[in-house]
Amino acid sequence: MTVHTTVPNLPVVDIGRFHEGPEERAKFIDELRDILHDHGFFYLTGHGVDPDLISEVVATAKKFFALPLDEKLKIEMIRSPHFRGYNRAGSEHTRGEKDWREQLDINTEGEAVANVPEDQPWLHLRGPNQWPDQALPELKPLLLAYQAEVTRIGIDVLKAIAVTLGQPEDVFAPIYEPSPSQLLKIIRYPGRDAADSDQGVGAHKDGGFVTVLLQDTVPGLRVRTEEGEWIEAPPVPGTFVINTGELLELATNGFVRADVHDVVVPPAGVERFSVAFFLGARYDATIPVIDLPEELQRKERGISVDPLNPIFREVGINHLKSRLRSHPDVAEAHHAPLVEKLFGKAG
Ligand SMILES: O=C(O)CCC(=O)C(=O)O
Ligand SMILES: [Fe+2]
Repeated sequence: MTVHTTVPNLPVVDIGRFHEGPEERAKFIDELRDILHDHGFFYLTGHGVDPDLISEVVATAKKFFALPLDEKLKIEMIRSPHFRGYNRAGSEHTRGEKDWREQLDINTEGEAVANVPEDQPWLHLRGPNQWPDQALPELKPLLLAYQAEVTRIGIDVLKAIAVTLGQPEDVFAPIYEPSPSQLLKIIRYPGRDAADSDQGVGAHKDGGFVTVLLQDTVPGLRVRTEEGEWIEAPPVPGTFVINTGELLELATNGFVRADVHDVVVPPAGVERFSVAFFLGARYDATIPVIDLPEELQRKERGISVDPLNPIFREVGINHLKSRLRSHPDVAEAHHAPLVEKLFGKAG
């Protein structure tokens, strides 16, 4: 059994303890509560994901990025009004700056909605994924199996979080059942010499419940503490990095932290791979305010709204805006009227 240790700067949480006897579970919950309040970032062990699945996902992701560019461009995101598919380095933006990473985004497999009603624009996000069916057919079943596993872990962690907040473990179920949002990205950060900046991905908070991040072997992820200090969160074999998103910060009036983080591009000649999974609420959900026990309420920080990236309680519109901002090319190609409506002419 892993006790709460620090490797090297962030805590390690063994989620297996959540499923042990009442005494161990209670100790675990007390520790997790402090971690969520202090950081919202930790390493997860005891998750039960098959190590063979993890290594196959990483190996196959590397094969995908090694495909000829024209194969990858066959499933470029600009072909998808639902923001699914491949992006070249430099095509995604965080706070208006280019991120230097290439990636494949998938989300819940689904059908496109034929006539999206004006008052539910987030239904544009539903639709099929794009897969390299000919060039790398094994990617689809692997990533879908992995997506199911990280969804399971994310929900398990979310249940533990609910208990730390003095709530029943299914307190968030009404906003994620029967189908949470499940954005999964395989990511490659090329070495620095190709770039004019070291922004792998710019400083940001994640938006949803929790992120389940798999890092291969190269460091680069950094987390900003409450005091404004940047600490490194290097890969630790056998773990995932879990971080809580703005949804939980909002639901707990800032009791739970959603830490700002970024990724620094690796040095020339080195490439970094990661697989990020963002578990979120249903797009038609509204984020509730959880009535915390009094001793936790005293530690609420309130919500700080970043004017460049405002947060909203309506999950779908919030997510749609974030996708439109991050992918201006897709926005222009498929959603110009919507961009004008949501952001005005400046986009
Ligand atoms: O690639 C990573 O390690 C983290 C990426 C990240 O923070 C994100 O995509 O939101
Ligand atoms: Fe992130």
